[in-house]
Amino acid sequence: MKLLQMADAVRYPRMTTAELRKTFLLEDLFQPGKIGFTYVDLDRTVIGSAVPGAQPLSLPTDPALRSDFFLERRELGVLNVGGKGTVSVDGQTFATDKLDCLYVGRGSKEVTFSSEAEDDPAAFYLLSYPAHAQYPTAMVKFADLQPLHLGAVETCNKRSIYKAIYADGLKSCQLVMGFTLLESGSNWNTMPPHTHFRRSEVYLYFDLDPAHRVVHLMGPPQETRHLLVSNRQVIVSPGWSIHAGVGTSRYAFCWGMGGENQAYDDMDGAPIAELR
Ligand SMILES: O=C(O)C(=O)C[C@H](O)C(=O)CO
Ligand SMILES: [Zn+2]
Repeated sequence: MKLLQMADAVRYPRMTTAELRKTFLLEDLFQPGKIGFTYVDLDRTVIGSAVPGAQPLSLPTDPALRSDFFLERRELGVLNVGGKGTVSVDGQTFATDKLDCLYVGRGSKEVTFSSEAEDDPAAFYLLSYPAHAQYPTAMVKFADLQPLHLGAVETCNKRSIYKAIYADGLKSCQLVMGFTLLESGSNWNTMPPHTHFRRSEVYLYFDLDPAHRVVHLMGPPQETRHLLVSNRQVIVSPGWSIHAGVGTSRYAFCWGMGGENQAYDDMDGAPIAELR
Protein backbone atom coordinates (compact mmCIF):
# COMPACT_ATOMS: atom_id res chain seq x y z
CA MET A 1 0.00 0.00 0.00
CA LYS A 2 1.35 3.42 -0.93
CA LEU A 3 1.38 6.10 1.75
CA LEU A 4 0.48 9.63 0.73
CA GLN A 5 1.11 12.67 2.90
CA MET A 6 -1.05 15.69 2.16
CA ALA A 7 0.24 19.23 1.76
CA ASP A 8 -1.38 22.01 3.75
CA ALA A 9 -2.82 25.29 2.50
CA VAL A 10 0.34 27.13 3.64
CA ARG A 11 2.80 24.96 1.66
CA TYR A 12 0.50 24.55 -1.33
CA PRO A 13 0.89 27.98 -3.09
CA ARG A 14 4.63 27.40 -3.60
CA MET A 15 4.33 23.90 -5.10
CA THR A 16 5.39 23.18 -8.67
CA THR A 17 3.13 21.37 -11.12
CA ALA A 18 5.05 18.13 -10.50
CA GLU A 19 4.72 18.53 -6.71
CA LEU A 20 1.01 19.28 -6.97
CA ARG A 21 0.49 16.21 -9.14
CA LYS A 22 2.51 13.96 -6.82
CA THR A 23 0.51 15.13 -3.81
CA PHE A 24 -3.08 15.54 -5.00
CA LEU A 25 -3.35 13.19 -8.01
CA LEU A 26 -3.31 9.38 -8.08
CA GLU A 27 -2.37 8.26 -11.58
CA ASP A 28 -1.89 4.50 -11.59
CA LEU A 29 -5.13 2.91 -10.46
CA PHE A 30 -7.06 0.18 -12.32
CA GLN A 31 -4.20 -2.11 -13.34
CA PRO A 32 -5.55 -5.27 -15.08
CA GLY A 33 -5.55 -8.31 -12.79
CA LYS A 34 -4.54 -6.26 -9.75
CA ILE A 35 -5.92 -4.81 -6.54
CA GLY A 36 -4.05 -1.86 -5.03
CA PHE A 37 -4.40 0.90 -2.46
CA THR A 38 -3.08 4.27 -1.35
CA TYR A 39 -3.36 5.33 2.29
CA VAL A 40 -3.74 9.11 2.67
CA ASP A 41 -3.01 10.69 6.05
CA LEU A 42 -5.93 13.08 5.45
CA ASP A 43 -8.99 11.68 7.27
CA ARG A 44 -7.26 8.24 7.11
CA THR A 45 -8.65 7.78 3.58
CA VAL A 46 -7.76 4.59 1.75
CA ILE A 47 -8.30 4.76 -2.01
CA GLY A 48 -8.04 1.67 -4.20
CA SER A 49 -9.08 -0.24 -7.27
CA ALA A 50 -9.57 -3.86 -8.27
CA VAL A 51 -9.69 -5.11 -11.85
CA PRO A 52 -10.15 -8.88 -11.67
CA GLY A 53 -9.12 -10.93 -14.69
CA ALA A 54 -9.58 -14.70 -14.98
CA GLN A 55 -9.05 -15.08 -11.21
CA PRO A 56 -10.94 -13.32 -8.40
CA LEU A 57 -9.04 -10.78 -6.28
CA SER A 58 -9.24 -10.74 -2.49
CA LEU A 59 -9.26 -7.65 -0.31
CA PRO A 60 -5.94 -7.99 1.55
CA THR A 61 -4.97 -6.36 4.80
CA ASP A 62 -1.76 -4.37 4.91
CA PRO A 63 0.92 -3.67 7.53
CA ALA A 64 -0.03 0.04 7.30
CA LEU A 65 -3.44 -0.78 8.79
CA ARG A 66 -2.10 -2.83 11.73
CA SER A 67 -5.24 -4.97 11.56
CA ASP A 68 -5.94 -8.67 11.14
CA PHE A 69 -8.16 -7.94 8.15
CA PHE A 70 -8.81 -4.83 6.06
CA LEU A 71 -12.26 -4.03 7.44
CA GLU A 72 -11.50 -4.79 11.10
CA ARG A 73 -11.94 -1.08 11.95
CA ARG A 74 -13.00 0.30 8.56
CA GLU A 75 -15.90 0.62 6.16
CA LEU A 76 -15.71 0.41 2.38
CA GLY A 77 -17.57 1.89 -0.56
CA VAL A 78 -17.36 0.11 -3.92
CA LEU A 79 -18.42 1.54 -7.29
CA ASN A 80 -18.17 -0.57 -10.43
CA VAL A 81 -17.08 1.65 -13.33
CA GLY A 82 -16.36 -1.25 -15.72
CA GLY A 83 -17.97 -4.46 -16.98
CA LYS A 84 -20.19 -6.84 -15.03
CA GLY A 85 -18.66 -8.30 -11.89
CA THR A 86 -19.40 -9.83 -8.55
CA VAL A 87 -18.42 -8.78 -5.04
CA SER A 88 -18.55 -11.47 -2.43
CA VAL A 89 -18.65 -10.49 1.26
CA ASP A 90 -18.36 -13.32 3.80
CA GLY A 91 -20.21 -15.67 1.43
CA GLN A 92 -22.91 -13.17 0.38
CA THR A 93 -22.65 -12.34 -3.34
CA PHE A 94 -23.60 -9.11 -5.06
CA ALA A 95 -23.78 -9.13 -8.87
CA THR A 96 -22.91 -5.66 -10.11
CA ASP A 97 -23.40 -3.88 -13.39
CA LYS A 98 -21.66 -0.62 -14.24
CA LEU A 99 -22.55 2.16 -11.74
CA ASP A 100 -23.94 -0.18 -9.09
CA CYS A 101 -22.63 0.78 -5.67
CA LEU A 102 -21.95 -1.38 -2.64
CA TYR A 103 -21.38 -0.54 1.01
CA VAL A 104 -19.32 -3.07 2.98
CA GLY A 105 -19.59 -2.73 6.75
CA ARG A 106 -16.95 -2.87 9.45
CA GLY A 107 -16.14 -6.39 10.56
CA SER A 108 -16.53 -8.02 7.13
CA LYS A 109 -13.66 -10.49 6.79
CA GLU A 110 -13.57 -12.15 3.38
CA VAL A 111 -14.18 -9.78 0.47
CA THR A 112 -13.48 -10.90 -3.09
CA PHE A 113 -13.95 -9.28 -6.48
CA SER A 114 -14.49 -11.10 -9.78
CA SER A 115 -15.28 -10.22 -13.39
CA GLU A 116 -17.94 -11.93 -15.44
CA ALA A 117 -15.91 -11.67 -18.67
CA GLU A 118 -12.14 -11.38 -18.86
CA ASP A 119 -12.36 -9.29 -22.05
CA ASP A 120 -14.72 -6.77 -20.41
CA PRO A 121 -13.48 -6.77 -16.82
CA ALA A 122 -15.24 -5.15 -13.91
CA ALA A 123 -13.39 -2.10 -12.58
CA PHE A 124 -14.12 -1.67 -8.89
CA TYR A 125 -13.28 1.68 -7.36
CA LEU A 126 -12.71 1.36 -3.62
CA LEU A 127 -12.92 4.08 -0.96
CA SER A 128 -12.51 3.36 2.73
CA TYR A 129 -12.54 5.30 6.01
CA PRO A 130 -12.28 4.32 9.67
CA ALA A 131 -15.64 3.20 11.12
CA HIS A 132 -16.78 3.31 14.75
CA ALA A 133 -19.80 1.02 14.25
CA GLN A 134 -21.07 -1.75 12.02
CA TYR A 135 -23.69 -0.94 9.39
CA PRO A 136 -25.18 -3.61 7.10
CA THR A 137 -23.43 -4.52 3.90
CA ALA A 138 -25.80 -3.62 1.06
CA MET A 139 -25.91 -2.76 -2.62
CA VAL A 140 -27.84 -0.12 -4.51
CA LYS A 141 -28.42 -0.58 -8.24
CA PHE A 142 -27.93 2.38 -10.56
CA ALA A 143 -31.53 2.02 -11.79
CA ASP A 144 -32.84 2.48 -8.22
CA LEU A 145 -31.01 5.75 -7.51
CA GLN A 146 -32.98 9.02 -7.63
CA PRO A 147 -30.84 11.67 -9.33
CA LEU A 148 -30.68 15.29 -8.32
CA HIS A 149 -30.62 17.47 -11.44
CA LEU A 150 -28.38 20.54 -11.29
CA GLY A 151 -27.02 23.20 -13.65
CA ALA A 152 -28.19 24.51 -17.00
CA VAL A 153 -27.32 24.28 -20.69
CA GLU A 154 -26.49 28.02 -20.68
CA THR A 155 -23.75 27.54 -18.08
CA CYS A 156 -22.50 24.26 -19.60
CA ASN A 157 -22.96 22.46 -16.25
CA LYS A 158 -26.16 20.45 -16.65
CA ARG A 159 -25.60 17.29 -14.64
CA SER A 160 -27.22 14.65 -12.46
CA ILE A 161 -25.97 13.81 -8.98
CA TYR A 162 -26.54 10.22 -7.85
CA LYS A 163 -26.13 9.80 -4.09
CA ALA A 164 -25.62 6.16 -3.10
CA ILE A 165 -24.03 6.02 0.38
CA TYR A 166 -25.50 8.85 2.49
CA ALA A 167 -27.94 9.59 5.29
CA ASP A 168 -31.07 8.70 3.24
CA GLY A 169 -29.47 5.87 1.27
CA LEU A 170 -27.00 3.14 2.20
CA LYS A 171 -26.06 3.86 5.81
CA SER A 172 -22.45 4.34 6.90
CA CYS A 173 -20.38 5.79 9.72
CA GLN A 174 -18.66 8.60 7.82
CA LEU A 175 -18.39 7.62 4.17
CA VAL A 176 -20.59 9.61 1.77
CA MET A 177 -20.34 8.41 -1.82
CA GLY A 178 -22.01 8.82 -5.18
CA PHE A 179 -21.31 9.93 -8.69
CA THR A 180 -22.18 12.67 -11.14
CA LEU A 181 -23.08 12.24 -14.80
CA LEU A 182 -22.82 15.24 -17.13
CA GLU A 183 -25.34 15.81 -19.88
CA SER A 184 -24.11 15.82 -23.43
CA GLY A 185 -22.79 19.32 -24.24
CA SER A 186 -22.15 20.20 -20.59
CA ASN A 187 -18.58 19.95 -19.37
CA TRP A 188 -18.34 21.81 -16.05
CA ASN A 189 -18.71 20.02 -12.74
CA THR A 190 -19.18 21.62 -9.35
CA MET A 191 -19.30 25.13 -10.76
CA PRO A 192 -19.94 27.39 -8.85
CA PRO A 193 -17.52 25.57 -6.54
CA HIS A 194 -17.46 25.10 -2.80
CA THR A 195 -15.32 24.00 0.09
CA HIS A 196 -16.34 22.05 3.20
CA PHE A 197 -13.66 22.23 5.84
CA ARG A 198 -15.50 19.56 7.81
CA ARG A 199 -14.95 16.90 5.15
CA SER A 200 -12.24 16.02 2.65
CA GLU A 201 -13.31 14.73 -0.74
CA VAL A 202 -11.95 12.33 -3.35
CA TYR A 203 -12.86 12.52 -7.06
CA LEU A 204 -12.40 9.63 -9.49
CA TYR A 205 -12.81 10.83 -13.07
CA PHE A 206 -14.01 8.10 -15.44
CA ASP A 207 -15.63 7.52 -18.85
CA LEU A 208 -13.23 10.09 -20.33
CA ASP A 209 -11.84 9.45 -23.82
CA PRO A 210 -8.10 8.64 -23.49
CA ALA A 211 -7.21 11.51 -25.85
CA HIS A 212 -9.05 14.04 -23.66
CA ARG A 213 -8.47 15.57 -20.22
CA VAL A 214 -10.35 17.18 -17.35
CA VAL A 215 -8.88 20.48 -16.17
CA HIS A 216 -9.44 20.09 -12.44
CA LEU A 217 -9.43 23.23 -10.30
CA MET A 218 -8.18 23.07 -6.73
CA GLY A 219 -7.02 25.25 -3.86
CA PRO A 220 -8.59 27.94 -1.70
CA PRO A 221 -11.08 29.99 -3.78
CA GLN A 222 -8.70 32.96 -3.87
CA GLU A 223 -5.57 30.90 -4.73
CA THR A 224 -6.54 28.30 -7.32
CA ARG A 225 -4.35 25.97 -9.37
CA HIS A 226 -5.25 23.40 -11.99
CA LEU A 227 -4.31 19.78 -12.66
CA LEU A 228 -4.74 18.01 -16.00
CA VAL A 229 -6.43 14.69 -15.26
CA SER A 230 -6.80 11.58 -17.47
CA ASN A 231 -9.39 8.85 -17.44
CA ARG A 232 -9.61 6.81 -14.21
CA GLN A 233 -7.36 9.09 -12.23
CA VAL A 234 -8.14 10.36 -8.73
CA ILE A 235 -7.90 13.78 -7.09
CA VAL A 236 -7.64 14.14 -3.31
CA SER A 237 -9.26 17.36 -2.14
CA PRO A 238 -8.57 18.64 1.39
CA GLY A 239 -11.31 20.55 3.23
CA TRP A 240 -9.70 23.89 2.36
CA SER A 241 -9.75 23.21 -1.38
CA ILE A 242 -12.38 23.67 -4.03
CA HIS A 243 -12.89 20.68 -6.33
CA ALA A 244 -14.34 21.50 -9.73
CA GLY A 245 -13.45 20.63 -13.29
CA VAL A 246 -14.06 21.20 -16.95
CA GLY A 247 -13.60 18.45 -19.52
CA THR A 248 -12.31 18.79 -23.05
CA SER A 249 -14.96 16.13 -23.77
CA ARG A 250 -17.59 14.11 -21.92
CA TYR A 251 -16.73 12.45 -18.60
CA ALA A 252 -18.28 11.27 -15.35
CA PHE A 253 -16.88 11.23 -11.85
CA CYS A 254 -17.32 9.49 -8.55
CA TRP A 255 -17.15 11.65 -5.45
CA GLY A 256 -16.63 10.37 -1.96
CA MET A 257 -16.13 12.06 1.38
CA GLY A 258 -15.11 11.37 4.94
CA GLY A 259 -14.86 13.58 7.99
CA GLU A 260 -16.90 15.50 10.47
CA ASN A 261 -20.44 15.13 9.14
CA GLN A 262 -22.45 13.45 6.40
CA ALA A 263 -24.59 16.40 5.32
CA TYR A 264 -24.17 16.53 1.54
CA ASP A 265 -25.47 20.13 1.43
CA ASP A 266 -23.05 21.40 4.09
CA MET A 267 -20.95 23.40 1.62
CA ASP A 268 -19.40 26.85 1.77
CA GLY A 269 -20.10 28.28 -1.67
CA ALA A 270 -17.37 30.19 -3.49
CA PRO A 271 -18.92 32.74 -5.88
CA ILE A 272 -17.44 32.51 -9.38
CA ALA A 273 -16.63 36.24 -9.51
CA GLU A 274 -14.48 35.94 -6.36
CA LEU A 275 -12.27 33.09 -7.66
CA ARG A 276 -8.63 33.94 -8.23
O1 LIG B 1 -21.22 18.17 -9.87
C1 LIG B 1 -21.27 18.49 -8.67
O2 LIG B 1 -21.66 19.59 -8.25
C2 LIG B 1 -20.81 17.47 -7.69
O3 LIG B 1 -20.82 16.31 -8.00
C3 LIG B 1 -20.37 17.95 -6.37
C4 LIG B 1 -19.86 16.85 -5.47
O4 LIG B 1 -20.84 15.92 -5.26
C5 LIG B 1 -19.37 17.46 -4.19
O5 LIG B 1 -18.44 18.24 -4.24
C6 LIG B 1 -20.00 17.08 -2.93
O6 LIG B 1 -19.42 17.78 -1.86
ZN1 LIG C 1 -17.62 18.91 -2.28
